[in-house]
Amino acid sequence: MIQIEKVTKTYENEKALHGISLSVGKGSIYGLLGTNGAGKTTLLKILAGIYRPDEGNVKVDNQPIYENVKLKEKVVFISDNLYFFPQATIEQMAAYYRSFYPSWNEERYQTMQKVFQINPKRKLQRLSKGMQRQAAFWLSLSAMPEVLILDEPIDGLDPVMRQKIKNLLFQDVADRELTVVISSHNLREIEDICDHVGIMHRGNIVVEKDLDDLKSDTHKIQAAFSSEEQEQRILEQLTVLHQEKRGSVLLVIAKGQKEAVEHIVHSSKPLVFDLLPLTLEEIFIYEMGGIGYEIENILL
Ligand SMILES: Nc1ncnc2c1ncn2[C@@H]1O[C@H](COP(=O)(O)OP(=O)(O)OP(=O)(O)O)[C@@H](O)[C@H]1O
Repeated sequence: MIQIEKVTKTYENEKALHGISLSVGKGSIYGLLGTNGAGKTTLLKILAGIYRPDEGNVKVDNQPIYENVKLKEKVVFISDNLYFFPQATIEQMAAYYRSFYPSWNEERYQTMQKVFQINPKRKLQRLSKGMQRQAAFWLSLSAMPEVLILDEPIDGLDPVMRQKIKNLLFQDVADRELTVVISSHNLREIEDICDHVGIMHRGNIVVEKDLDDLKSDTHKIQAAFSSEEQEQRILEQLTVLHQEKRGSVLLVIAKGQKEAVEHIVHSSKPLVFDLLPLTLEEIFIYEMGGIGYEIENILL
């Protein structure tokens, strides 16, 4: 659905993107994480067709997005700095969206008032920041886009509203294969929502992964053995990302399929053995440790 190929962007003298490539399949939710100033907003604005890349290609449905009005009718971008017409009410903004997006769904717009519970006659600029975000989702989801681009969208919302919006997104992904690209500073939030994750740092994507693969392929092992030799034998057979000793217990983060890892550890008859789940944050910390990035500074 989305192909980004070797995209670069320089502002005045500052290179914001250094040849980014990534692709997002139809019906996927792609999470973009990264440090402040990594280039996330720049990349999302290029993907939305707002900025032209200096080099490289950005295609949605195999067509270039920049200056492609027809294609932009299928793409909605919710910016971190929301923009509404001055003095406009929700109703007036809805009239604009209705005229711009041919796929606008009036019934959905009316039904979603029950979810958001904001009077559509209210002026947007007089709403709280969180309510303005809700209104942006209300309008955007009523436009029934094929691609939804979200720049830190959830951060100002209360926990109940976050959950409601996540559910609406999941419903659209499941029912009509909506494709979502979402940037955030919150790895736990991304972990709940996305099936793919990319981490940006200084204009590059430094790690990109499918979350299911990642989770089924990395394990935390706690084990104790009767001798140092046995312990050493295990460590030699496993693909170890990290290891440490806590008293007599060995803690290992290892890559590989669960059954294979279990088989290796059991073959040395451990005195104690537990295979524990890892959080996404832990996986990235260990993966990135190998590449030499200080992931703790990248993930907030
Ligand atoms: N309009 C602009 N003019 C000049 N430089 C810009 C402009 N917009 C962004 N930059 C620079 O480009 C780089 C990437 O910025 P961008 O806003 O894309 O990062 P980000 O990953 O979204 O950051 P954050 O997480 O802080 O929102 C930064 O160094 C920033 O200073």
